[in-house]
Amino acid sequence: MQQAPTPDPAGPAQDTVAAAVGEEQTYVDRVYTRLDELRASYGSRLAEVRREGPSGSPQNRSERDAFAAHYSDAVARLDHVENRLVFGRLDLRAGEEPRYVGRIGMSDAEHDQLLVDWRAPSAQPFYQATAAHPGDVVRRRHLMTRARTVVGVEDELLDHAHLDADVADGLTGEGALFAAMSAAREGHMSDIVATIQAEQDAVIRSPLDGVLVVQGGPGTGKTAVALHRTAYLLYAHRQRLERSGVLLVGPSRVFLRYIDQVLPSLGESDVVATTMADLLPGTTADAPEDEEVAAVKGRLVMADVLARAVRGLQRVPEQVQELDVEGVRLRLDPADVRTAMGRARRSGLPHNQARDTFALAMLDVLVRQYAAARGADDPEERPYLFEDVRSARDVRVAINLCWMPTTAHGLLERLYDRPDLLARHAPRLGAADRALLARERGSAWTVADVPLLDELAELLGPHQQAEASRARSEARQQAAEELRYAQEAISSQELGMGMVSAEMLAERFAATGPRLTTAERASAERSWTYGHIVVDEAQELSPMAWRSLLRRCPSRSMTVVGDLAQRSGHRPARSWADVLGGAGSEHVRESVLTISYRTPATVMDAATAVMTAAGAAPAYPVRAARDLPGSLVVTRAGDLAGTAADVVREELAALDRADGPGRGRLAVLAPRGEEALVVRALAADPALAAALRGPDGDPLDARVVVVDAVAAKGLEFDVVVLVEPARIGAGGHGDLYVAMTRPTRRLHVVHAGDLPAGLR
Ligand SMILES: Nc1ncnc2c1ncn2[C@@H]1O[C@H](COP(=O)(O)OP(=O)(O)OP(=O)(O)O)[C@@H](O)[C@H]1O
Repeated sequence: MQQAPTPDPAGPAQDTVAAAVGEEQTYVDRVYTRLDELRASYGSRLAEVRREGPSGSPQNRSERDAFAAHYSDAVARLDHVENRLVFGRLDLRAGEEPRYVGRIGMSDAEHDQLLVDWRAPSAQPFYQATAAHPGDVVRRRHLMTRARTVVGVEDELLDHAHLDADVADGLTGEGALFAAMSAAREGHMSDIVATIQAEQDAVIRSPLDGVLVVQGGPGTGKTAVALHRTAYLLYAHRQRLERSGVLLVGPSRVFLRYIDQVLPSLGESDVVATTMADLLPGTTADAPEDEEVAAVKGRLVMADVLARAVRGLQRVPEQVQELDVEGVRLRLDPADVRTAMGRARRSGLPHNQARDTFALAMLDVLVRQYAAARGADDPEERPYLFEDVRSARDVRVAINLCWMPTTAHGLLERLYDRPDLLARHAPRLGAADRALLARERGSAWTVADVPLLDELAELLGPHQQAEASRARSEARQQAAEELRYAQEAISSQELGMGMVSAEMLAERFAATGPRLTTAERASAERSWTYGHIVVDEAQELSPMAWRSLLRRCPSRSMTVVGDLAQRSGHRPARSWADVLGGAGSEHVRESVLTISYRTPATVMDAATAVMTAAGAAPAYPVRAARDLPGSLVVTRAGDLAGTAADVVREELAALDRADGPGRGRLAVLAPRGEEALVVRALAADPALAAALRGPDGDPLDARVVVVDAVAAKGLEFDVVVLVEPARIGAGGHGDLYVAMTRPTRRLHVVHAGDLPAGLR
């Protein structure tokens, strides 16, 4: 049995602890028994619905699908909360029954409450009560469980007689908190629901409306808080958010996979998680790009450039043109074009849709001329005349030249590829900035292109022809996919027996159609608007990126978390108002997180000293919750990569000794472009090569990863081997600050050149 340290100053006797553990085990058993009952009940209802099979009217089928989806979601939700289901108990004044706090709310068969959902108002004292402000709480107990067994309890007595320095200092549940901070890291982030600290809880439960900016140094729990806040908001404002959904924007796909188990473990999964690069359905934007180019693309002036470029697709001819329709000469008069254009613009529709109004107005003028020339005044003839004019080649070309339909991708490619066009539409951009934007057609898209494509998509609206051809190709892909799935189903379940062909089965799948959740529908639609948006590593977003996000959130309800000091590149941001662009003019409130739960104090202080020496002292200093002996080591190398490999070998052996063989994770953080050198040196040793690969090739599951500082953003590792920090710092102080603050236990610096000032 494990006993966590307790701040109860009396220091409980071992038999008191054993009795408490025994008492809690009885209660925890009751809760798990109830969990099993609920799971079995939903499971059998699901099996029943499935047994009924696919017959019945379409309405019956759709109701059955809805029930099946509901039951299987309920089973999945109960599965996800299995681990550490019960973690807290509050003993209250006035002889009330103790209140147990857990991942979800639960009642027994008689409707008596067994467990309070951590998000419910009645659970809040578990996170907020302090000795100075105990409210009704006389004792807070943290329950430590492994699988379904209680392995320890930790009590805090919340009355003035026991006021102690640490509790007064703001940390609650120190034993449980320190155990969580010291645990070896897996490849995925864990939730912190059992040990949320008061300053974090205040952010999590902050009201839904407005833009909440959460500034916090490295390891202060911004990501954890953002995710717990998401779960809290979905709980507290379910009706408002269920239909519109919540969008979570993270810095990279690896990061999204790193956090992807947190929300399900909090009982929530219907959230759209994306990166800025993946914001536009159907667009891949992963090409690398120079910081300078991205900075130009991110400036607000680009919105003006794009609006002008779209306007430039609407052109009035300089003189009258003659058009041939079935041998009749018609006149395209600039004055008529101007009038039709005014009408189309007044419609307020996006360019491609307003084109219909323009074309109809032009056709009206031309059909009248045509009718007069043909001497046809019978109204019944009009549809035929209209068709003659509409389908005439000259007319189609002329209307297109005046009001050219186009796609966002096509127009942006033209702007980049044609300096004359860009110069015409970007008078407020200097020649040097315009030159930075130049590139050939067909170049891969970058993340900074995404907000520009989004802006254009908004201004242009869908392009019918392009949409139709995309829909056709998607339909072809889907049909092929269904056929392949049907073939697999037949062969794996021996369903065929000559009676069912794969084609028949595929048709069946297509007819039933998938039932999409809000999150699935939202992520497929560019113009979906969300009830709330959460942005992590928000210091990286450009003003144009904020525009794209604001467009998706008409209610302006956002949680924005980040750290100004961790901003990449050479353009530091002085304030959040600087970073937020258009989002800064909304109703903004700022919270600051001040304690780092990741990085030992020695490492945190070294990172701060390096920043300060570089003239970029963090505006929001951070206090580390703990220190560890030997948490900062510096090794001078002759052969940089070879020494890095030796250090990795040593550090892995140390982790093996501390946590057991194969446990604990390590990252080698190298200057950008030098990762391959290090990987080669590591891979020369078969044991290290295996540690680099991971079980199925996913870097998140590998024990050792080699990446640059930018790719490590938001992630953490037990040990970080930092290769040549001065060169990492040359890419931007923020990147070096990020790199130095990733370890939970030790930062091992390996350098051949000079160390950065502050670390020497
Ligand atoms: N209240 C807490 N209890 C236990 N662990 C915590 C708590 N708060 C944060 N942590 C842990 O501290 C680590 C850092 O948290 P997180 O990644 O959310 O910080 P961050 O502020 O987003 O960091 P960064 O800015 O460096 O990306 C994580 O392992 C997280 O689980």
